[in-house]
Amino acid sequence: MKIFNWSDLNSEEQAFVLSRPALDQSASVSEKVAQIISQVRQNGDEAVKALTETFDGVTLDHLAVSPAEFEDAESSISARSREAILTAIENVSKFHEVQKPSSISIETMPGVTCRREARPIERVGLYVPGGTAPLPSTVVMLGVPATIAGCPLKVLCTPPRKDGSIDPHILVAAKLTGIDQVYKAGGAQAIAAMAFGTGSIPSVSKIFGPGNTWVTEAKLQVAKDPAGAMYDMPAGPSEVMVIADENASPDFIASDLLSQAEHGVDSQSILVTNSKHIAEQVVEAVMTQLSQLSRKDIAAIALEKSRIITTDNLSEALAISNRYGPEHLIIQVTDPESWTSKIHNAGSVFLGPWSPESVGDYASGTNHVLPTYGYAKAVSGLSLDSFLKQVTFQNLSAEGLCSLGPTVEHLAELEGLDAHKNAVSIRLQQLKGKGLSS
Ligand SMILES: NC(=O)c1ccc[n+]([C@@H]2O[C@H](COP(=O)([O-])OP(=O)(O)OC[C@H]3O[C@@H](n4cnc5c(N)ncnc54)[C@H](O)[C@@H]3O)[C@@H](O)[C@H]2O)c1
Ligand SMILES: N[C@H](CO)Cc1c[nH]c[nH+]1
Ligand SMILES: [Zn+2]
Repeated sequence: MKIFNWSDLNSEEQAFVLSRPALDQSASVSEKVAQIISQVRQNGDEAVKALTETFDGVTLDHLAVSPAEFEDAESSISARSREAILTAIENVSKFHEVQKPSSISIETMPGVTCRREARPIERVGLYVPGGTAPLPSTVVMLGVPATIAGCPLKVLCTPPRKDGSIDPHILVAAKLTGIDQVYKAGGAQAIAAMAFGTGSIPSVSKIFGPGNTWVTEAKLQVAKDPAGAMYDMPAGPSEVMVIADENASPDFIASDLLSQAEHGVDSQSILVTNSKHIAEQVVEAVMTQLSQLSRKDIAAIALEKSRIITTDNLSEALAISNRYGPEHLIIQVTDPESWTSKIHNAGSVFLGPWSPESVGDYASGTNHVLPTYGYAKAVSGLSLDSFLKQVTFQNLSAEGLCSLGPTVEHLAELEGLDAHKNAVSIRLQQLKGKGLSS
Protein backbone atom coordinates (compact mmCIF):
# COMPACT_ATOMS: atom_id res chain seq x y z
CA MET A 1 0.00 0.00 0.00
CA LYS A 2 1.34 3.39 -0.97
CA ILE A 3 1.62 6.21 1.59
CA PHE A 4 0.52 9.75 0.60
CA ASN A 5 0.99 12.86 2.72
CA TRP A 6 -2.25 14.82 2.30
CA SER A 7 -0.82 18.31 2.57
CA ASP A 8 1.79 17.55 -0.14
CA LEU A 9 -0.96 16.74 -2.67
CA ASN A 10 -2.57 19.24 -5.03
CA SER A 11 -6.33 19.09 -5.45
CA GLU A 12 -6.12 16.81 -8.49
CA GLU A 13 -3.86 14.39 -6.61
CA GLN A 14 -6.17 14.46 -3.57
CA ALA A 15 -9.11 13.57 -5.83
CA PHE A 16 -7.09 10.69 -7.31
CA VAL A 17 -6.13 9.33 -3.88
CA LEU A 18 -9.80 9.27 -2.86
CA SER A 19 -11.05 7.84 -6.16
CA ARG A 20 -12.66 4.43 -6.13
CA PRO A 21 -12.00 1.58 -8.52
CA ALA A 22 -14.39 2.66 -11.27
CA LEU A 23 -17.84 1.11 -11.37
CA ASP A 24 -17.93 -0.39 -14.83
CA GLN A 25 -20.77 1.61 -16.34
CA SER A 26 -19.35 1.25 -19.79
CA ALA A 27 -21.76 1.10 -22.68
CA SER A 28 -20.89 -2.56 -23.05
CA VAL A 29 -22.03 -3.46 -19.51
CA SER A 30 -25.13 -1.35 -19.78
CA GLU A 31 -26.01 -2.77 -23.22
CA LYS A 32 -25.35 -6.33 -22.09
CA VAL A 33 -27.51 -5.86 -18.99
CA ALA A 34 -30.29 -4.35 -21.13
CA GLN A 35 -30.12 -7.42 -23.39
CA ILE A 36 -30.25 -9.78 -20.40
CA ILE A 37 -33.30 -7.95 -19.01
CA SER A 38 -35.04 -8.08 -22.37
CA GLN A 39 -34.30 -11.82 -22.74
CA VAL A 40 -35.76 -12.52 -19.29
CA ARG A 41 -38.86 -10.43 -20.02
CA GLN A 42 -39.45 -12.33 -23.24
CA ASN A 43 -38.55 -15.89 -22.29
CA GLY A 44 -38.94 -15.99 -18.50
CA ASP A 45 -37.61 -19.14 -16.84
CA GLU A 46 -36.05 -20.45 -20.06
CA ALA A 47 -33.98 -17.26 -20.42
CA VAL A 48 -32.86 -17.39 -16.77
CA LYS A 49 -31.77 -21.02 -17.24
CA ALA A 50 -29.89 -20.24 -20.46
CA LEU A 51 -28.14 -17.23 -18.89
CA THR A 52 -27.23 -19.31 -15.82
CA GLU A 53 -25.62 -21.79 -18.17
CA THR A 54 -23.68 -19.01 -19.89
CA PHE A 55 -22.53 -17.02 -16.85
CA ASP A 56 -22.46 -19.58 -14.03
CA GLY A 57 -21.73 -22.69 -16.12
CA VAL A 58 -24.65 -24.57 -14.56
CA THR A 59 -27.52 -26.41 -16.24
CA LEU A 60 -30.70 -26.28 -14.17
CA ASP A 61 -33.98 -28.19 -14.53
CA HIS A 62 -35.78 -26.06 -11.94
CA LEU A 63 -35.04 -22.62 -10.60
CA ALA A 64 -36.92 -23.04 -7.31
CA VAL A 65 -35.16 -24.69 -4.38
CA SER A 66 -37.29 -27.72 -3.49
CA PRO A 67 -38.53 -28.67 0.01
CA ALA A 68 -36.16 -31.68 -0.14
CA GLU A 69 -33.18 -29.36 -0.76
CA PHE A 70 -34.18 -27.27 2.27
CA GLU A 71 -34.37 -30.46 4.37
CA ASP A 72 -30.99 -31.72 3.14
CA ALA A 73 -29.46 -28.35 4.00
CA GLU A 74 -30.79 -28.59 7.57
CA SER A 75 -29.14 -31.96 8.08
CA SER A 76 -25.87 -31.07 6.38
CA ILE A 77 -24.76 -28.10 8.48
CA SER A 78 -23.03 -28.44 11.85
CA ALA A 79 -24.69 -27.60 15.16
CA ARG A 80 -22.04 -24.88 15.66
CA SER A 81 -22.91 -23.25 12.32
CA ARG A 82 -26.61 -23.29 13.15
CA GLU A 83 -25.92 -21.78 16.56
CA ALA A 84 -23.77 -19.01 15.02
CA ILE A 85 -26.48 -18.19 12.48
CA LEU A 86 -29.05 -18.09 15.29
CA THR A 87 -26.89 -15.70 17.37
CA ALA A 88 -26.56 -13.40 14.36
CA ILE A 89 -30.32 -13.53 13.77
CA GLU A 90 -30.99 -12.78 17.43
CA ASN A 91 -28.77 -9.68 17.53
CA VAL A 92 -29.86 -8.37 14.14
CA SER A 93 -33.49 -8.93 15.19
CA LYS A 94 -33.00 -7.01 18.45
CA PHE A 95 -31.50 -4.00 16.68
CA HIS A 96 -34.16 -3.97 13.94
CA GLU A 97 -37.13 -4.63 16.29
CA VAL A 98 -36.42 -1.39 18.15
CA GLN A 99 -36.53 0.45 14.82
CA LYS A 100 -40.31 -0.14 14.56
CA PRO A 101 -41.79 3.30 13.97
CA SER A 102 -44.73 4.55 15.98
CA SER A 103 -47.64 6.18 14.20
CA ILE A 104 -47.87 9.93 14.47
CA SER A 105 -51.02 12.04 14.58
CA ILE A 106 -51.46 15.79 14.97
CA GLU A 107 -54.26 18.33 14.70
CA THR A 108 -52.64 20.96 12.48
CA MET A 109 -55.56 23.33 13.13
CA PRO A 110 -58.89 22.73 14.88
CA GLY A 111 -60.76 19.94 13.05
CA VAL A 112 -57.85 19.08 10.70
CA THR A 113 -56.12 15.85 11.73
CA CYS A 114 -53.07 14.43 9.93
CA ARG A 115 -51.74 10.95 10.62
CA ARG A 116 -48.86 8.79 9.40
CA GLU A 117 -48.84 4.98 9.59
CA ALA A 118 -46.26 2.48 8.36
CA ARG A 119 -47.19 -0.38 6.01
CA PRO A 120 -44.88 -3.18 4.89
CA ILE A 121 -43.92 -3.39 1.24
CA GLU A 122 -46.03 -6.33 0.08
CA ARG A 123 -43.63 -7.99 -2.37
CA VAL A 124 -39.88 -7.85 -1.78
CA GLY A 125 -36.98 -9.44 -3.66
CA LEU A 126 -33.76 -10.26 -1.78
CA TYR A 127 -30.50 -10.73 -3.69
CA VAL A 128 -27.72 -12.66 -1.98
CA PRO A 129 -24.41 -12.53 -3.88
CA GLY A 130 -22.60 -15.74 -4.60
CA GLY A 131 -20.02 -15.05 -7.28
CA THR A 132 -16.89 -15.65 -5.25
CA ALA A 133 -18.16 -16.44 -1.75
CA PRO A 134 -21.52 -17.66 -0.42
CA LEU A 135 -22.87 -15.03 1.99
CA PRO A 136 -25.36 -16.52 4.48
CA SER A 137 -24.79 -13.38 6.58
CA THR A 138 -26.43 -11.36 3.80
CA VAL A 139 -29.51 -13.61 4.08
CA VAL A 140 -29.72 -12.59 7.75
CA MET A 141 -29.29 -8.87 6.93
CA LEU A 142 -32.09 -8.99 4.35
CA GLY A 143 -34.42 -11.62 5.80
CA VAL A 144 -34.60 -10.32 9.37
CA PRO A 145 -35.82 -6.77 8.60
CA ALA A 146 -38.16 -8.04 5.84
CA THR A 147 -39.82 -10.38 8.33
CA ILE A 148 -39.97 -7.85 11.18
CA ALA A 149 -41.50 -5.31 8.78
CA GLY A 150 -44.18 -7.91 7.96
CA CYS A 151 -43.56 -8.11 4.18
CA PRO A 152 -45.96 -10.89 3.09
CA LEU A 153 -44.05 -12.05 -0.02
CA LYS A 154 -40.30 -12.52 0.27
CA VAL A 155 -38.41 -13.95 -2.71
CA LEU A 156 -34.69 -14.71 -2.52
CA CYS A 157 -32.37 -15.21 -5.50
CA THR A 158 -28.76 -16.33 -5.29
CA PRO A 159 -26.41 -17.86 -7.89
CA PRO A 160 -26.14 -21.67 -7.86
CA ARG A 161 -22.87 -23.42 -7.10
CA LYS A 162 -21.10 -25.33 -9.86
CA ASP A 163 -23.05 -28.52 -8.99
CA GLY A 164 -26.38 -26.69 -9.28
CA SER A 165 -26.99 -26.58 -5.53
CA ILE A 166 -27.20 -23.64 -3.12
CA ASP A 167 -24.84 -23.37 -0.15
CA PRO A 168 -26.74 -25.10 2.72
CA HIS A 169 -25.97 -22.28 5.19
CA ILE A 170 -27.81 -19.88 2.88
CA LEU A 171 -30.85 -22.17 2.85
CA VAL A 172 -30.84 -22.66 6.63
CA ALA A 173 -30.46 -18.90 7.21
CA ALA A 174 -33.35 -18.32 4.78
CA LYS A 175 -35.64 -20.73 6.63
CA LEU A 176 -34.65 -19.33 10.02
CA THR A 177 -35.43 -15.78 8.91
CA GLY A 178 -38.81 -16.76 7.47
CA ILE A 179 -38.00 -17.05 3.76
CA ASP A 180 -39.15 -20.17 1.95
CA GLN A 181 -39.05 -19.06 -1.68
CA VAL A 182 -35.44 -19.36 -2.81
CA TYR A 183 -34.45 -19.41 -6.49
CA LYS A 184 -31.22 -20.40 -8.19
CA ALA A 185 -30.42 -17.29 -10.18
CA GLY A 186 -27.63 -14.75 -10.02
CA GLY A 187 -26.46 -11.56 -11.71
CA ALA A 188 -28.61 -9.34 -13.92
CA GLN A 189 -30.90 -12.24 -14.83
CA ALA A 190 -31.93 -12.66 -11.19
CA ILE A 191 -32.70 -8.95 -10.84
CA ALA A 192 -34.71 -8.97 -14.09
CA ALA A 193 -36.62 -12.07 -12.98
CA MET A 194 -37.61 -10.50 -9.66
CA ALA A 195 -38.52 -7.18 -11.32
CA PHE A 196 -40.73 -8.56 -14.07
CA GLY A 197 -41.53 -12.10 -12.90
CA THR A 198 -41.06 -15.36 -14.77
CA GLY A 199 -43.07 -18.58 -14.79
CA SER A 200 -41.59 -19.61 -11.48
CA ILE A 201 -40.07 -16.43 -9.95
CA PRO A 202 -42.71 -13.95 -8.72
CA SER A 203 -42.36 -10.26 -9.54
CA VAL A 204 -41.70 -7.91 -6.62
CA SER A 205 -42.03 -4.18 -5.98
CA LYS A 206 -38.60 -3.55 -4.47
CA ILE A 207 -35.27 -5.36 -4.75
CA PHE A 208 -32.71 -5.42 -1.93
CA GLY A 209 -29.15 -6.60 -1.59
CA PRO A 210 -25.59 -6.03 -2.71
CA GLY A 211 -23.89 -7.36 -5.80
CA ASN A 212 -21.31 -6.88 -8.51
CA THR A 213 -21.41 -4.53 -11.52
CA TRP A 214 -24.00 -6.66 -13.36
CA VAL A 215 -26.31 -6.79 -10.38
CA THR A 216 -25.98 -3.07 -9.60
CA GLU A 217 -26.50 -2.00 -13.23
CA ALA A 218 -29.55 -4.29 -13.49
CA LYS A 219 -31.04 -2.80 -10.30
CA LEU A 220 -30.67 0.69 -11.78
CA GLN A 221 -32.15 -0.34 -15.15
CA VAL A 222 -35.24 -2.19 -13.85
CA ALA A 223 -36.07 0.78 -11.61
CA LYS A 224 -36.37 3.04 -14.68
CA ASP A 225 -39.21 0.91 -16.06
CA PRO A 226 -42.61 1.60 -14.45
CA ALA A 227 -43.37 -2.12 -14.79
CA GLY A 228 -40.10 -3.00 -13.03
CA ALA A 229 -39.06 -2.66 -9.38
CA MET A 230 -37.56 -0.04 -7.09
CA TYR A 231 -34.23 -0.82 -5.40
CA ASP A 232 -32.67 -0.23 -2.01
CA MET A 233 -29.38 1.57 -2.82
CA PRO A 234 -26.24 1.14 -4.90
CA ALA A 235 -24.39 -1.41 -2.70
CA GLY A 236 -21.35 -2.49 -4.64
CA PRO A 237 -17.76 -3.51 -3.90
CA SER A 238 -16.96 -3.44 -0.18
CA GLU A 239 -14.89 -0.58 1.19
CA VAL A 240 -13.44 0.48 4.53
CA MET A 241 -11.69 3.57 5.85
CA VAL A 242 -9.73 3.41 9.10
CA ILE A 243 -8.85 6.57 11.03
CA ALA A 244 -6.04 5.90 13.51
CA ASP A 245 -3.79 7.84 15.84
CA GLU A 246 -0.37 6.97 17.25
CA ASN A 247 -1.89 4.78 19.98
CA ALA A 248 -3.66 2.38 17.60
CA SER A 249 -2.46 -1.17 16.98
CA PRO A 250 -0.88 -1.58 13.50
CA ASP A 251 -1.88 -5.27 13.55
CA PHE A 252 -5.51 -4.46 14.29
CA ILE A 253 -5.55 -1.82 11.54
CA ALA A 254 -3.99 -4.21 9.02
CA SER A 255 -6.52 -6.92 9.85
CA ASP A 256 -9.40 -4.49 9.29
CA LEU A 257 -8.00 -3.24 5.98
CA LEU A 258 -7.55 -6.82 4.77
CA SER A 259 -11.00 -7.93 5.92
CA GLN A 260 -12.59 -5.78 3.23
CA ALA A 261 -9.83 -6.18 0.65
CA GLU A 262 -10.48 -9.93 0.57
CA HIS A 263 -14.09 -9.43 -0.62
CA GLY A 264 -13.20 -8.78 -4.23
CA VAL A 265 -10.59 -7.37 -6.56
CA ASP A 266 -12.54 -4.10 -6.71
CA SER A 267 -12.81 -3.65 -2.93
CA GLN A 268 -11.00 -0.65 -1.43
CA SER A 269 -9.32 -0.14 1.96
CA ILE A 270 -7.93 3.23 3.09
CA LEU A 271 -6.04 4.20 6.25
CA VAL A 272 -5.96 7.85 7.31
CA THR A 273 -3.61 8.59 10.19
CA ASN A 274 -1.88 11.53 11.82
CA SER A 275 1.07 9.27 12.64
CA LYS A 276 3.76 8.56 10.03
CA HIS A 277 5.09 5.82 12.31
CA ILE A 278 1.73 4.00 12.34
CA ALA A 279 1.49 4.36 8.55
CA GLU A 280 4.84 2.62 8.06
CA GLN A 281 4.08 -0.12 10.58
CA VAL A 282 0.72 -0.84 8.94
CA VAL A 283 2.39 -1.37 5.56
CA GLU A 284 4.53 -4.08 7.14
CA ALA A 285 1.65 -5.66 9.08
CA VAL A 286 -0.51 -5.79 5.94
CA MET A 287 2.20 -7.66 4.02
CA THR A 288 2.72 -10.15 6.87
CA GLN A 289 -0.99 -10.86 7.33
CA LEU A 290 -1.74 -10.93 3.60
CA SER A 291 0.58 -13.86 3.04
CA GLN A 292 -1.50 -15.98 5.46
CA LEU A 293 -4.86 -15.43 3.77
CA SER A 294 -6.61 -18.04 1.64
CA ARG A 295 -7.90 -15.22 -0.59
CA LYS A 296 -4.52 -13.45 -0.77
CA ASP A 297 -4.64 -13.22 -4.56
CA ILE A 298 -7.94 -11.33 -4.49
CA ALA A 299 -6.88 -9.12 -1.55
CA ALA A 300 -3.53 -8.31 -3.18
CA ILE A 301 -5.26 -6.91 -6.27
CA ALA A 302 -7.66 -4.87 -4.10
CA LEU A 303 -4.66 -3.48 -2.18
CA GLU A 304 -3.20 -2.07 -5.41
CA LYS A 305 -6.07 0.46 -5.36
CA SER A 306 -5.95 0.91 -1.58
CA ARG A 307 -4.00 3.71 0.11
CA ILE A 308 -2.56 5.15 3.29
CA ILE A 309 -2.95 8.89 3.83
CA THR A 310 -1.04 10.81 6.49
CA THR A 311 -2.50 14.02 7.85
CA ASP A 312 -1.40 16.85 10.15
CA ASN A 313 -4.12 16.08 12.70
CA LEU A 314 -7.28 14.05 13.33
CA SER A 315 -9.68 16.83 12.34
CA GLU A 316 -8.15 16.75 8.86
CA ALA A 317 -8.56 12.96 8.85
CA LEU A 318 -12.26 13.32 9.69
CA ALA A 319 -12.70 15.90 6.93
CA ILE A 320 -11.13 13.47 4.43
CA SER A 321 -13.48 10.72 5.61
CA ASN A 322 -16.54 12.95 5.21
CA ARG A 323 -15.38 13.79 1.70
CA TYR A 324 -14.92 10.09 0.80
CA GLY A 325 -18.15 8.83 2.48
CA PRO A 326 -16.96 5.28 3.24
CA GLU A 327 -19.25 2.29 3.48
CA HIS A 328 -17.49 1.36 6.76
CA LEU A 329 -15.54 3.75 8.98
CA ILE A 330 -13.34 2.45 11.80
CA ILE A 331 -12.13 4.91 14.43
CA GLN A 332 -9.07 3.65 16.28
CA VAL A 333 -8.07 6.71 18.27
CA THR A 334 -7.94 7.66 21.95
CA ASP A 335 -11.49 8.44 23.11
CA PRO A 336 -13.25 7.58 19.81
CA GLU A 337 -16.68 8.62 21.13
CA SER A 338 -15.47 12.22 21.36
CA TRP A 339 -15.17 12.33 17.54
CA THR A 340 -18.60 10.94 16.57
CA SER A 341 -20.33 14.32 16.24
CA LYS A 342 -17.83 15.17 13.48
CA ILE A 343 -18.74 12.10 11.42
CA HIS A 344 -21.30 13.03 8.77
CA ASN A 345 -20.87 10.66 5.85
CA ALA A 346 -20.42 6.93 6.55
CA GLY A 347 -22.55 3.82 6.20
CA SER A 348 -21.65 2.22 9.53
CA VAL A 349 -19.06 3.24 12.12
CA PHE A 350 -16.89 1.02 14.36
CA LEU A 351 -15.53 2.69 17.48
CA GLY A 352 -12.41 1.75 19.40
CA PRO A 353 -9.92 -1.11 19.29
CA TRP A 354 -12.43 -3.83 20.18
CA SER A 355 -14.91 -3.12 17.39
CA PRO A 356 -13.53 -4.75 14.23
CA GLU A 357 -15.60 -4.24 11.11
CA SER A 358 -16.25 -7.99 10.92
CA VAL A 359 -18.62 -7.81 13.90
CA GLY A 360 -20.98 -5.60 11.89
CA ASP A 361 -20.62 -7.87 8.87
CA TYR A 362 -21.91 -10.80 10.86
CA ALA A 363 -23.52 -10.41 14.19
CA SER A 364 -23.34 -7.21 16.29
CA GLY A 365 -26.88 -6.30 15.21
CA THR A 366 -26.37 -3.47 12.68
CA ASN A 367 -27.08 -4.15 9.00
CA HIS A 368 -24.19 -4.89 6.64
CA VAL A 369 -25.98 -3.85 3.46
CA LEU A 370 -24.58 -0.35 3.14
CA PRO A 371 -24.10 2.30 0.47
CA THR A 372 -20.79 2.25 -1.40
CA TYR A 373 -19.29 4.53 -4.13
CA GLY A 374 -19.71 7.53 -1.73
CA TYR A 375 -23.52 7.27 -1.68
CA ALA A 376 -23.25 7.36 2.15
CA LYS A 377 -23.30 11.14 1.64
CA ALA A 378 -26.96 10.87 0.67
CA VAL A 379 -28.44 7.52 1.68
CA SER A 380 -28.49 5.26 4.73
CA GLY A 381 -27.71 1.58 5.00
CA LEU A 382 -30.48 -0.97 5.08
CA SER A 383 -32.82 -0.75 8.07
CA LEU A 384 -36.37 -1.64 8.97
CA ASP A 385 -37.52 1.56 7.23
CA SER A 386 -36.23 0.22 3.92
CA PHE A 387 -38.97 -2.44 4.01
CA LEU A 388 -41.76 -0.06 5.04
CA LYS A 389 -43.74 2.68 3.38
CA GLN A 390 -45.25 5.55 5.31
CA VAL A 391 -48.86 6.24 4.38
CA THR A 392 -50.30 9.59 5.40
CA PHE A 393 -53.98 10.19 6.25
CA GLN A 394 -56.03 13.32 6.84
CA ASN A 395 -59.49 13.59 8.32
CA LEU A 396 -61.29 16.94 8.49
CA SER A 397 -64.44 17.66 10.43
CA ALA A 398 -67.00 20.06 8.95
CA GLU A 399 -65.56 22.71 11.24
CA GLY A 400 -62.06 21.86 10.03
CA LEU A 401 -63.05 22.36 6.38
CA CYS A 402 -64.81 25.63 7.24
CA SER A 403 -61.56 26.95 8.77
CA LEU A 404 -59.10 25.60 6.19
CA GLY A 405 -61.29 25.65 3.04
CA PRO A 406 -60.91 29.39 2.17
CA THR A 407 -57.08 29.07 2.31
CA VAL A 408 -57.16 26.09 -0.05
CA GLU A 409 -59.62 27.87 -2.37
CA HIS A 410 -57.25 30.84 -2.51
CA LEU A 411 -54.13 28.73 -3.21
CA ALA A 412 -55.99 26.77 -5.93
CA GLU A 413 -57.00 30.08 -7.50
CA LEU A 414 -53.35 31.22 -7.43
CA GLU A 415 -52.42 28.12 -9.40
CA GLY A 416 -55.34 28.51 -11.80
CA LEU A 417 -56.70 25.07 -10.88
CA ASP A 418 -60.47 25.59 -10.84
CA ALA A 419 -61.41 21.99 -10.18
CA HIS A 420 -59.21 21.92 -7.09
CA LYS A 421 -60.94 25.04 -5.79
CA ASN A 422 -64.36 23.66 -6.67
CA ALA A 423 -63.79 20.45 -4.68
CA VAL A 424 -63.66 22.70 -1.59
CA SER A 425 -66.26 25.29 -2.66
CA ILE A 426 -68.94 22.69 -3.39
CA ARG A 427 -68.60 21.37 0.16
CA LEU A 428 -68.49 24.80 1.77
CA GLN A 429 -71.73 25.65 -0.12
CA GLN A 430 -73.42 22.62 1.38
CA LEU A 431 -72.18 23.47 4.86
CA LYS A 432 -73.46 27.04 4.35
CA GLY A 433 -76.88 25.58 3.51
CA LYS A 434 -76.77 23.82 6.87
CA GLY A 435 -75.76 27.04 8.59
CA LEU A 436 -72.28 25.73 9.41
CA SER A 437 -70.24 28.00 7.14
CA SER A 438 -70.37 31.74 6.71
N1 LIG B 1 -22.11 -3.09 -0.12
C1 LIG B 1 -22.55 -4.12 0.57
O1 LIG B 1 -23.37 -3.99 1.45
C2 LIG B 1 -22.01 -5.50 0.24
C3 LIG B 1 -22.33 -6.63 1.03
C4 LIG B 1 -21.84 -7.89 0.63
C5 LIG B 1 -21.10 -8.02 -0.55
N2 LIG B 1 -20.81 -6.90 -1.27
C6 LIG B 1 -20.12 -6.93 -2.56
O2 LIG B 1 -20.95 -7.68 -3.45
C7 LIG B 1 -20.16 -8.14 -4.53
C8 LIG B 1 -20.53 -9.60 -4.84
O3 LIG B 1 -20.06 -9.89 -6.12
P1 LIG B 1 -19.88 -11.37 -6.67
O4 LIG B 1 -19.37 -11.26 -8.07
O5 LIG B 1 -19.12 -12.16 -5.69
O6 LIG B 1 -21.35 -11.99 -6.68
P2 LIG B 1 -22.70 -11.60 -7.43
O7 LIG B 1 -23.70 -12.60 -6.96
O8 LIG B 1 -23.02 -10.17 -7.25
O9 LIG B 1 -22.44 -11.83 -8.99
C9 LIG B 1 -22.34 -13.10 -9.54
C10 LIG B 1 -23.15 -13.15 -10.82
O10 LIG B 1 -22.66 -12.17 -11.74
C11 LIG B 1 -22.99 -12.61 -13.07
N3 LIG B 1 -21.86 -12.38 -13.96
C12 LIG B 1 -20.56 -12.64 -13.72
N4 LIG B 1 -19.82 -12.34 -14.82
C13 LIG B 1 -20.67 -11.87 -15.76
C14 LIG B 1 -20.52 -11.41 -17.10
N5 LIG B 1 -19.32 -11.35 -17.70
N6 LIG B 1 -21.62 -11.00 -17.78
C15 LIG B 1 -22.84 -11.04 -17.18
N7 LIG B 1 -23.04 -11.48 -15.92
C16 LIG B 1 -21.97 -11.90 -15.23
C17 LIG B 1 -23.29 -14.08 -12.99
O11 LIG B 1 -24.63 -14.29 -13.34
C18 LIG B 1 -23.08 -14.47 -11.54
O12 LIG B 1 -24.10 -15.30 -11.06
C19 LIG B 1 -18.69 -7.97 -4.10
O13 LIG B 1 -18.18 -6.86 -4.80
C20 LIG B 1 -18.80 -7.63 -2.59
O14 LIG B 1 -17.76 -6.78 -2.16
C21 LIG B 1 -21.27 -5.66 -0.91
N1 LIG C 1 -18.43 -6.49 4.25
C1 LIG C 1 -19.57 -6.84 3.42
C2 LIG C 1 -20.30 -5.56 3.10
O1 LIG C 1 -19.50 -4.68 2.41
C3 LIG C 1 -20.54 -7.80 4.06
C4 LIG C 1 -20.00 -9.16 4.39
C5 LIG C 1 -20.61 -10.34 4.28
N2 LIG C 1 -19.79 -11.31 4.74
C6 LIG C 1 -18.69 -10.72 5.14
N3 LIG C 1 -18.81 -9.42 4.91
ZN1 LIG D 1 -17.14 -8.09 4.84
